[in-house]
Amino acid sequence: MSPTAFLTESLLQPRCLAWIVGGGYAIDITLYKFFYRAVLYPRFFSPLRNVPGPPLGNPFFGQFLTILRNKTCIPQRDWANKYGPVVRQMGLFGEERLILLSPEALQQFVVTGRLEYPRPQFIRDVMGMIVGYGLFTVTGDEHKQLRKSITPRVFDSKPHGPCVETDMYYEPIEGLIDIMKTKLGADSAQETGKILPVYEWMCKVTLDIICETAFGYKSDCLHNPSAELAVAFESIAGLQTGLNLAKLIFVISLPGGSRLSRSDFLFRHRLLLRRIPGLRNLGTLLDGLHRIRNISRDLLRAKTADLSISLNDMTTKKDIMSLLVKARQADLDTGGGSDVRQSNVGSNADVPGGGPRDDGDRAVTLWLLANDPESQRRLREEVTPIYEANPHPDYRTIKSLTWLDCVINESLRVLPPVSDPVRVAAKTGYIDGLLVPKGTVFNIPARSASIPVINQRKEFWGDDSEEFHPARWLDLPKACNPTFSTYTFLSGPHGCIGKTMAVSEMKAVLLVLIANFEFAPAYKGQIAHPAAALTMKPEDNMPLRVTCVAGKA
Ligand code: HEM
Repeated sequence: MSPTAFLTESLLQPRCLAWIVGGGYAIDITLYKFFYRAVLYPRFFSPLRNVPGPPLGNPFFGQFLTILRNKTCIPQRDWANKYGPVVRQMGLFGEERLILLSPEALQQFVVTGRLEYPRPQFIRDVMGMIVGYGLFTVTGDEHKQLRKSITPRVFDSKPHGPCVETDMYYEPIEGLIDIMKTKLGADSAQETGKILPVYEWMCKVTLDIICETAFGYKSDCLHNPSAELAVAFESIAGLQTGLNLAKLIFVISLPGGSRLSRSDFLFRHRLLLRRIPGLRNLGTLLDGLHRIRNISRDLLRAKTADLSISLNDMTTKKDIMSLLVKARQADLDTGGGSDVRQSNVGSNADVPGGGPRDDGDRAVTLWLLANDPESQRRLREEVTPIYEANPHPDYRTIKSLTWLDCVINESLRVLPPVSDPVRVAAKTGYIDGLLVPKGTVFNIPARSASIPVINQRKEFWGDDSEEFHPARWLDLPKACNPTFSTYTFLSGPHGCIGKTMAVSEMKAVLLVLIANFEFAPAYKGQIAHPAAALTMKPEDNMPLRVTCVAGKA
């Protein structure tokens, strides 16, 4: 039989015909669904179709390419300014997105929204991949249980624990002071100082502090740049750009991308990915994460096996991982199941510090102080006697310093380090009178460097709301609500669990640095270059002119 006749006969078999017809229908239905979802629905049927916003754009990409080609948050800022207070914008494959600027609307879905407005799947996938699966990735009751279980055992300001055990911070901080003094050199220190890449050093000291507080692990990235953890974090930190984050979201949003992002398969083939143009960064990211996971898994094994982690001993092991291991043991011993699940303890989840969180926040505070010599001088005046009396001040002492508190609060308000959180409507409902269909994605405009909402809303903060004025915290305007007037840590059921710890660590670092050094802009006319992906990262490593404080060289 000729090949043509064979093929014809095979194709006419009933089973084969059924496949062809079925396949054809499936393709038609998929195409129709896509056409309806991405072309017809947003134009003619969506209840949001009359909400102002930029053009809908290409049905496949919406405004995704515009966001990709511009600096992070800039298109959203411009749309907010042009079309606000409610802006509609199209995401990938017909996904509708809203930017809501009214605090009343934001409050509704941030505070009440554990079930109604969870983090969307693509964000949970990205966070799961980067910081691990845990509080960031679970929703609803599972999230509620987990958070209830973890908070009192780890993140409350109780007598022992990473939030209040400031002594865990000082070894790395002292290491940094020594390195900076060596770099400045004894002679040059007094007069002109030297220009140092402040962001780079802040990242290293933060990483060392975080490894100590999160895992009880001495990473010593400050002195040993080739330490495995330092190399892994550095490779990941280097990828922290809005473009890379957008690419990752794109890959995860493709059909099957979400499942792939959670699979071991992707990790096993990470080195292969590094050879494929366009996916090279993804391979590098996976490789860095793989190394970090291996290290944290080994640490977990060691801690679980460590008999000295007794349930009643709350003093010897104060790092987050040890506390979580204890909490899990306690859950299991009381037969109540384990809310603090293996997955949380085992990965870097719930210890975002353990994830590739870079620390623009400390560098940004130094930048703001470098440009406000009076606030810097006042801070030095406050911290110097404390530091001279005891170079390792405890939590209570640090907490009692008024001007230090004002400086940190103001820095976190003006330039919040985490980029805009995202939520999705789990069901159709009204927000501030607007009917919002299920599946709509929201950007919470916390990154308010330019968006005049929340952290910089004039109604709350006054006409100088975009400026750095620590003194405003001495007498907050009446309109300010401590919970809802800044969104730096967000509030509500998904608000930051590590806020107390982050703030106390920032204060300890700043106290010691300001007692030892003076900071000034590196050159005349210098401007900040904040770039943002998951967190804020200055593009130029934030060079500042650093001088030793007289008598401290
Ligand atoms: C200045 C430093 C920090 C800032 C500005 C910050 C900010 C935030 C923000 C805005 C969120 C909400 C994100 C969203 O909903 O998409 C969040 C969540 C979270 N943060 Fe932080 N964070 C910081 C440091 C930390 C630290 C040091 C830890 C722990 C050691 C931590 C643990 C968490 C966790 C576990 C969540 C998820 C909470 C949940 O979903 O229940 N954060 N953080």
